[in-house]
Amino acid sequence: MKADLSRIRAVLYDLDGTLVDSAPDLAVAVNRVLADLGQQPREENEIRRWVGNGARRLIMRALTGEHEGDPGDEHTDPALEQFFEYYGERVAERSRLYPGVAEGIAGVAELGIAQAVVTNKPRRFAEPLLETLGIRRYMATVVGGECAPVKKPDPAPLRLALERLGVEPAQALMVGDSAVDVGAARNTGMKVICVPYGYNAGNAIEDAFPDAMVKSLAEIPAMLRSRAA
Ligand SMILES: O=C(O)COP(=O)(O)O
Ligand SMILES: [Mg+2]
Repeated sequence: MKADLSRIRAVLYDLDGTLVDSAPDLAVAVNRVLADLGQQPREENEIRRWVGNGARRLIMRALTGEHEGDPGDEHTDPALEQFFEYYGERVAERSRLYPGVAEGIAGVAELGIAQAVVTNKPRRFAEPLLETLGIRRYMATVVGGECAPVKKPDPAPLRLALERLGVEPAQALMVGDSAVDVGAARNTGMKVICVPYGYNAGNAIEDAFPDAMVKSLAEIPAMLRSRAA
């Protein structure tokens, strides 16, 4: 699939499911919360489908077993606090960069194109995760789920990142794994490329109609390089 990337000056990346397979550490923390509450653990693959709308939604889904479930604030609030504590203890123990990520990001940096992360994950977890996995230094800024008034798919977090980079939406590319990222990019007026291996609630990402798909981020530098051609 082709996309016109002729004017790209900045690339914004989603984190969970795009740069990092973070589900193993998320699953450990979620299951510790459930164990404290006397609930059965959830399969890692089930938890994987619940990631992408921020930590609060993840916990609401884990407590109810339903994607749109809401156990009520009186149950969600304390469970979320406990989740933050557990996840903060082991944010990068089992989480790994997906194949091609390190190569792709280094290649984009070589082209002199600005890079940033825009995630619905709280920034205090995103920062050490990126640092431990060795890619924080490539990112001009990291926008977390609480850094803008509203999370993706709202355009606010993407706009905040672009403001910090001094780049217009028409000159920026979003790279993500989910319909949330495609929606956020569309709402901001940005092009969006997706990877097929991420979390997207268990759905095929093609159904969200990104401008292009890549098997891995290693393909991106060549796509941007040909932009001048
Ligand atoms: O839901 C999360 O906490 C992380 O989501 P992300 O895919 O925006 O990084
Ligand atoms: Mg994601």
